[in-house]
Amino acid sequence: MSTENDLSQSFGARLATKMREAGPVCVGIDPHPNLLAAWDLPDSAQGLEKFGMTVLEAVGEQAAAFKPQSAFFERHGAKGVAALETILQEAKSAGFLTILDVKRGDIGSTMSAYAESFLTPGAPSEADAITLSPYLGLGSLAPAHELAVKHGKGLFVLALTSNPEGASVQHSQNAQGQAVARMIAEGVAQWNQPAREAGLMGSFGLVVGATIGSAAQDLGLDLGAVNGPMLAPGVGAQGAGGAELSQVFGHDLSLVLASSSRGILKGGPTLAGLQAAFADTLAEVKQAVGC
Ligand SMILES: O=C(O)c1cc(=O)[nH]c(=O)n1[C@@H]1O[C@H](COP(=O)(O)O)[C@@H](O)[C@H]1O
Repeated sequence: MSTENDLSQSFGARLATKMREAGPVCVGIDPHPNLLAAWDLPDSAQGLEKFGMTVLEAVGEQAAAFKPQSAFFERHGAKGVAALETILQEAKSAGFLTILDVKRGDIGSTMSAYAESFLTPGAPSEADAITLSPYLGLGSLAPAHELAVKHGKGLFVLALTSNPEGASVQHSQNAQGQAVARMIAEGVAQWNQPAREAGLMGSFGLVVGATIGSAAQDLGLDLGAVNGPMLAPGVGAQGAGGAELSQVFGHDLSLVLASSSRGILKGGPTLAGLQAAFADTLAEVKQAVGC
């Protein structure tokens, strides 16, 4: 179904509603081999599927979104990808939002095929949104943007990533002194113009790590002007918490979708353990965001 002209049904609007209702926490589904072992699951496609299904069952409606990390499924080839597809389909039928973490980015003609793989309704790996890398030029992502608009899907573009190495590229400046990350933020802000005019949160967000300190302010990024969700990984296992979120996002905390994987997953394998770890993360994030 095309939602091109119905922005109120688009990913951004649906995510904004979930963030208000449930609180702004995204749960990463990252089945690391050591977590599978700790959960007494085999490092196999069946183990991955059980892992993902357990996370969905434990946290369910309480999360704003789930973010499966494709890499851990691709490790197991076609069977691992089939497990990922099962988890995505289960989340969809339960009405949970999914952000598939695939970090794709390629020349336009190829980008179009990647976008179709994940954003076409009915595709085996359909998700509500995907993560994208803009380092072949933000313009190379245009086919994904067009398809996302057509189907009411979302995109999260890497702007200031949580890893320390990201700065060497993302903080680089052009001849006018504008940082790469700032140019990306301004481009994504343009994608959200129709939603801004409609008074809605846009479907096109940035990835801004919760570990980056004052980088967004130092580089002159106007995150509020992007008017899209700010996916903030780095909460939990990478050391960030409420104080770091406040420092990174300042006045723009209302757009933050904090993401934690291992910090929550270490609570498993029991449903109660996962729920307790999720509740701790949610409480800390809510306090920082003030909701
Ligand atoms: O796009 C991402 O989600 C992402 C971007 C980034 O800058 N840093 C980052 O850690 N991530 C992803 O977020 C997840 C973090 O996992 P934990 O460190 O276990 O919470 C991993 O799947 C990463 O690939």
